[in-house]
Amino acid sequence: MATPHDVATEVKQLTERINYLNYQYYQNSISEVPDFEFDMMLKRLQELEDQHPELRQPTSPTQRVGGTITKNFKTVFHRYPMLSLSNTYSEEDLREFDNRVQKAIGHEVEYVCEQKFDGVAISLTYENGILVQGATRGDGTRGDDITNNVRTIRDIPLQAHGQGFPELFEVRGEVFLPLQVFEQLNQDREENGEQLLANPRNAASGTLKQQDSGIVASRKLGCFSYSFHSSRLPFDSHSESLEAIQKWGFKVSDTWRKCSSIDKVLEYINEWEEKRHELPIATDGVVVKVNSYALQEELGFTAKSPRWAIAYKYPAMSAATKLQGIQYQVGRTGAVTPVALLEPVLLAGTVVKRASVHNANEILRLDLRLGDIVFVEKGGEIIPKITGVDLTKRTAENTPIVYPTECPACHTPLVRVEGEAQFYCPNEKGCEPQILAKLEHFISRKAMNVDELGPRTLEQLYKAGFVRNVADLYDIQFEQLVNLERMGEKSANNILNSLAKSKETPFERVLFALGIRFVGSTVAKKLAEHFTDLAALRGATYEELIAVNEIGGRIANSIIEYFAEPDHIVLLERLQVAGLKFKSDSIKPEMQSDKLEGKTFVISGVFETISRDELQQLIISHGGKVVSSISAKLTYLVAGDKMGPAKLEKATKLGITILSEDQFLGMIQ
Ligand SMILES: NC(=O)c1ccc[n+]([C@@H]2O[C@H](COP(=O)([O-])OP(=O)(O)OC[C@H]3O[C@@H](n4cnc5c(N)ncnc54)[C@H](O)[C@@H]3O)[C@@H](O)[C@H]2O)c1
Ligand SMILES: [Zn+2]
Repeated sequence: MATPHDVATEVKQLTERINYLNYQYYQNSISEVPDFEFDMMLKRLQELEDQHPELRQPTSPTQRVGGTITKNFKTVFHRYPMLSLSNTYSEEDLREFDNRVQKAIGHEVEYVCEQKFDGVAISLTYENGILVQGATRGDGTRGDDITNNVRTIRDIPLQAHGQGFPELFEVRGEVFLPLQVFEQLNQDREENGEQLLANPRNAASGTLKQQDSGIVASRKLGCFSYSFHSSRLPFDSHSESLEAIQKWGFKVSDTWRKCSSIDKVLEYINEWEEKRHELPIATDGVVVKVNSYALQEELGFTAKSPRWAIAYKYPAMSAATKLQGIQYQVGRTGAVTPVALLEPVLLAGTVVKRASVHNANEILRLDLRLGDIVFVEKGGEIIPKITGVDLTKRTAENTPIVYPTECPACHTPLVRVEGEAQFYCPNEKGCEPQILAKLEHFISRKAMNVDELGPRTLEQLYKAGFVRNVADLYDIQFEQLVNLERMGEKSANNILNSLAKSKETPFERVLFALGIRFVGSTVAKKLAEHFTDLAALRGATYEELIAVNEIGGRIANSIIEYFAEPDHIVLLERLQVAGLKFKSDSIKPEMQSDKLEGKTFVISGVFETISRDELQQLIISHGGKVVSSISAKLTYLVAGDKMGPAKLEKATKLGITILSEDQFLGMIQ
């Protein structure tokens, strides 16, 4: 029997742990433990608090919705609190829920069953049928105003259709990332050497919190609406509301069903256990709601959730199998990723032979050993992952996994960047899989799109010693190609033409093709728009880089490191000579005056009233010239906020006139 002291400690530890996991989940969109584990911790805490109410901490997660608001968006108050749902994993609990409802109401009630979509809750406010606000759930009372992002979602009508809706109403729904989009997004990330998104829910929530609604629009989020709120309800039941909002233009999933009893509810749950995997979106259970509004009101709410609804969660799809080995793959950035090789096992309808382990930390955290019986789980994500080890099955023969200290391909000692989980092979110029992956990335469709050149030919060219880096591609000779095995004259010519054509690729895609770590296609586009040419990007300071929307310290450092490498500079010069575009094709602005004729400008830092691009356009349209580096011949340095100190010092030393934003604007008045 536990002493009171033990219980107090457990309550305290559970509270802290759950609060931390909530923070990670809602604030950072990270699931550190499987949902089931989280739910069991919360259930345990609830039980302990029920037995010892005096131990309930004021910050207990049993009393509050887990989310928080952020500083990045305007905070808005919800008219009706946005609550959580109590959840269960068993039929028994579900019957108990029904008993509680019947006891309170006095008779059997009708339920509505819906899929529990695994996305992010959203509240949509309409005034006179016009969408005026979209907000996240936040802490349940206050949420983030993300109206601009919400407006980019096609499933959400900007204006309600037809008539019959009250002057002021709110529709709630779940914003989600379709599985297909999620898969594509992760494929891109893998190509870019970026960390993969854990599941579609995290991806959807990360997307909704973007500051740039252009990015949100490009992600193709969907939204299923599932509830209606107003002080003047035009109907009596939840099912009528679903029919009505669908008519008004909201997207309602047609998977819902009215169930006349708890047995019918269980039928629905069983029916959908397998079928739900055919839906284009991830789901993790079924939401059961009392249909009648009057009865809902009678049942009321707890501090955290309605008493008239419950979520039934399907157990996670998992299987146990033997860990046969670990394979180490070298990606194009040199990152070495472990992949678990499993004894084939059937999991959610597919045979699984491999599972992702992410990185060395994960091997340590799970304490994986060769020959272990491991649990493999498949959630919303496509690639299954190892979630734990069956320690009861471990024998002395299960040997610890020794993470390699050298590259499996070229035997160079691996390095680890401080603070990062990943190990890298630094042999950029001699590690075959790394070089081939870089070349493949360079010619890929989203990069230079050299569609006639395939991975097999690349490998042949590499093995023959003709191509060692991307610049070599543009030096390939016809003779070199035709002499390759199984290569005809026609194909050789096609490849050369395709390479020549690739020189027309716009700057932003050339930048992406270079394969700078963390510079994926979206980031490359941002950088190309902002700096407009390679020289300016190369000269940019850390401060100037992070001043660009969406560019953080990690990306900035990677860019600076890239340009600091002399080999890269040689490579870039060769590519430039080959004729690749290192400048954005900007439309020449219309001339407004010749006030700045003969004057040269360097732009540095960020500005209050205009963007750097606008500033650049202004200089050109008034006859001036924008250059990227400070020299004695320079006329003016236009200095904004966060300008690099080195630039300032150089300009001062050379006696160059430094202009503030206001002073510059005054010049062209
Ligand atoms: N793994 C972790 O570290 C971790 C941490 C925190 C929370 N979680 C998970 O998150 C859950 C808690 O989150 P919660 O409080 O948002 O509760 P919940 O997600 O279990 O239920 C409430 C939410 O369900 C959603 N929903 C989906 N379909 C719906 C429908 N048809 N009708 C009504 N609502 C629908 C809504 O967004 C609503 O806000 C827990 O179950 C837990 O598993 C996990
Ligand atoms: Zn290597």
